[in-house]
Amino acid sequence: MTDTVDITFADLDLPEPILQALEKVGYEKPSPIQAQSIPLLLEGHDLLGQAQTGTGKTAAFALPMLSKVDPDAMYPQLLVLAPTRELAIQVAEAFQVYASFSKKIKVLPVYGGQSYDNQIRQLKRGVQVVVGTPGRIIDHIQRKTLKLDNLRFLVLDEADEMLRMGFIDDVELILSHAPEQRQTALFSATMPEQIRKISNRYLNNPEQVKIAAKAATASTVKQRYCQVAPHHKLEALTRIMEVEEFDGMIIFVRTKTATLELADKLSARGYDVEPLNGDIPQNARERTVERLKRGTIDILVATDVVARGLDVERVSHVINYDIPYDTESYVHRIGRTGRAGRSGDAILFISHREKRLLFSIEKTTKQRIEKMNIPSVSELNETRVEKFTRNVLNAIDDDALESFMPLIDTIVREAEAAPERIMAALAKVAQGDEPLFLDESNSTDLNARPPRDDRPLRDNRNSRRNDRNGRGNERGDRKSNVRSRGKPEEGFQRYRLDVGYVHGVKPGNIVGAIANEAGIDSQYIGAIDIHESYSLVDLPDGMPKETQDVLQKARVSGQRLNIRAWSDKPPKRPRKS
Ligand SMILES: Nc1ncnc2c1ncn2[C@@H]1O[C@H](COP(=O)(O)OP(=O)(O)OP(=O)(O)O)[C@@H](O)[C@H]1O
Ligand SMILES: [Mg+2]
Repeated sequence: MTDTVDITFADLDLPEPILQALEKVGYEKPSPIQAQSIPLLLEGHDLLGQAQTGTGKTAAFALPMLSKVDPDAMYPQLLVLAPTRELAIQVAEAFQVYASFSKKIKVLPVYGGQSYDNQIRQLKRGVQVVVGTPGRIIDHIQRKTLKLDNLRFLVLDEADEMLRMGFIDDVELILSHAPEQRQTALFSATMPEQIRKISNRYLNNPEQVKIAAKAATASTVKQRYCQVAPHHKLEALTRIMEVEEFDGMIIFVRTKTATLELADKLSARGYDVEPLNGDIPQNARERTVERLKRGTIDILVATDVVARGLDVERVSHVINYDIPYDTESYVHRIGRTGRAGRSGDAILFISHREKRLLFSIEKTTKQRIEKMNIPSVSELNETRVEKFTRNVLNAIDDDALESFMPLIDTIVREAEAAPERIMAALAKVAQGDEPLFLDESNSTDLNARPPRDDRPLRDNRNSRRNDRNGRGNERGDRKSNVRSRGKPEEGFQRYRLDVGYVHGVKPGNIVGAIANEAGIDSQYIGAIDIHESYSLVDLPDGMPKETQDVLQKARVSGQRLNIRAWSDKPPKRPRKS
């Protein structure tokens, strides 16, 4: 990995079986977050760890905590909470690898969408390490199939996400079942100030390790943006896919429906692609990630369900097809590439009116995002010709050519044409259905100026009032996403909700609360315009029926949504000294 330090894993006092496992996976040196966190965790400190995406945070907590687990005690001693199922699986796998020489240690992933029977059987048989998503962990606690009475270590991976609206209640419930005397560690690449404050409640006199990086995003990721009108996105994407050399690619979109639609369209164009979203059955989700790893598919079209933590080496490109709602999400999404010191590419699609978010991303990540042009048809032609030429030249040394010789003899004999002409004929046949040359005279320049209604909106009244009242907009982007001034964007419907500013609550959390109340992911929420006593919220068409009912009710009856924002009324402090 880049930026490693001058110490070895052996210097870190890790036990022999762990060192053997590291030898086997081939890590040479600890990464900075590992070098600094491992000694502190071994000493028994609580810890708040922050370091860029892809820099080895998993091992930073897994190695020291595994070292301290008692292999002879067959009850859960270490619990790792992760926000998504994919992540729980991946983190559990990492633990299994690091514990592969610690024979008696059993690691169990526990997540929803999987049968209880097997999980219960394994829990009964006895495991020391449990890695899971909060929902399923709570289910097991309530069924009394998981007891945390003897828990000694707790880790929140992606801590900021785990402590955001919706998750916080779950985490607290779990904590209330764990002993006060325990060692707790929180890790993430991002840690908004507000959440850092909350996190202190769960930590006892914590040490902090923050790996100072010049920017929040890895310098090995080349970041570009592309200005595209919404109706040209698909065409822009396929052109980019043609000219960029990529291995694995993750395309992030806003909604579950969009994952299916875009995956279908790409698949119709001959790409090996699968959608991934929270509605897809768990075993299919696992299979899809596995297929991406193995290279059976190259492209994943996903919602933010895989924005965090996912570690797939061959992902060379991340495309933000729909813009993320906040800069944290951007940082995590593009962190799926350029991991462990490798290089990667991130391309962000923005419409004219989304330009403000671009600036705010650049400001927070302290990195410039270069403008890129959508490839023109003549560039596509160039790429095609180049590829074709390369293929032909590569084939010239192929032994298998011999078998074609009789065929060529026949053609030459019968053609009565110059060799060039015969080869041109072969090229034409070889191009098949996909024409080698596209018609350049009749093609759209996707970089053309946008129509008037796609221009950026002027700052609106709300954001000014916002400033005056000192209700700072910490997450900036969400609130300033005031597209709900004009008509809702195509594919969205506008709801008027009887919920406005709540004293002491940041607009970003109101978005979270609305999403929470409606039982939807906050990524569903498009434009939002928050007023003193009401908010206008744009949600995509095709929302599940129940969600529509909830919102319809809110809209019709003016019923007040119950805002359970923690900064308004802090939850009870968990039992902890
Ligand atoms: N010391 C090391 N040397 C080489 N590779 C390492 C080392 N530590 C971890 N890795 C590898 O680096 C990759 C990224 O690690 P990991 O998934 O833990 O990153 P992360 O910091 O948790 O990222 P994210 O913020 O995206 O969750 C993994 O493939 C892991 O195997
Ligand atoms: Mg991670």
